[in-house]
Amino acid sequence: MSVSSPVIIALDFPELASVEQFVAQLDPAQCRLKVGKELFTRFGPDVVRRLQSQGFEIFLDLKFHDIPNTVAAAVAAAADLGVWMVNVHASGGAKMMAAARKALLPFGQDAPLLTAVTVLTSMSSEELKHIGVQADAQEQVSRLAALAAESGIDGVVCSAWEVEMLKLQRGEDFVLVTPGIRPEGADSGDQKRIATPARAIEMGSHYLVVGRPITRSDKPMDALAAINQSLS
Ligand SMILES: O=c1ccn([C@@H]2O[C@H](COP(=O)(O)O)[C@@H](O)[C@H]2O)c(=O)[nH]1
Repeated sequence: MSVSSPVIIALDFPELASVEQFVAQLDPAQCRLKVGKELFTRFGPDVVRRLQSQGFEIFLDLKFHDIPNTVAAAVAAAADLGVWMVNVHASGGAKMMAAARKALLPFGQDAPLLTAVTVLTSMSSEELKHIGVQADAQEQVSRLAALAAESGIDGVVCSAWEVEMLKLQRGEDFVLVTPGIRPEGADSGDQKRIATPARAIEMGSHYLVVGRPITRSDKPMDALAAINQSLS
């Protein structure tokens, strides 16, 4: 299926009824959906199957980070589920990422896109220091993206502010997924490295992950339409 918008909506809802009520208003030709830790932990693979049966492409955002054997098995389970994209944490290291890549070989053309989270968009360079990383966010993203590319990963999750750099370093085909998207004037919440949808696309993001600015809006469909409009 060809989806006309780069927007991936983060379905961070605590109840299935809210998800269903929200999704009923969406057209699968106009956006993709992201199932993350909250929804998956509450409702499991069934929620993914349900959304897929309605025609949506699903980004399973569980950010696997474990020993290589465990991550490889988890990524294969995601592929069995038929998701469009799955991800791991790049900081799990090259062996872990290579094992994830290898686990998808039997799926051939049907394998999901495999991406790696670099530095969470909720983290500033200052916070990186607190976990012992002396590099600033840009430098750390660059390092982890290089490791991901060398490990056969299709692309990374980063902030929009690292996209121009990564395009130069990794080329046009390296998939760049950017959360931390905030329309002008929207509450940044816990996000630190934010950009507007238009700016993120201008800098070269392939996919924009947007949650609360749409899902917590009084008029979610208007919020989505305004974002899509700002991109045309
Ligand atoms: O670096 C990252 C990686 C993943 N996320 C996820 O994206 C959405 C963003 O939601 P908002 O409500 O638009 O802030 C959320 O599900 C995160 O788990 C991220 O924000 N940053």
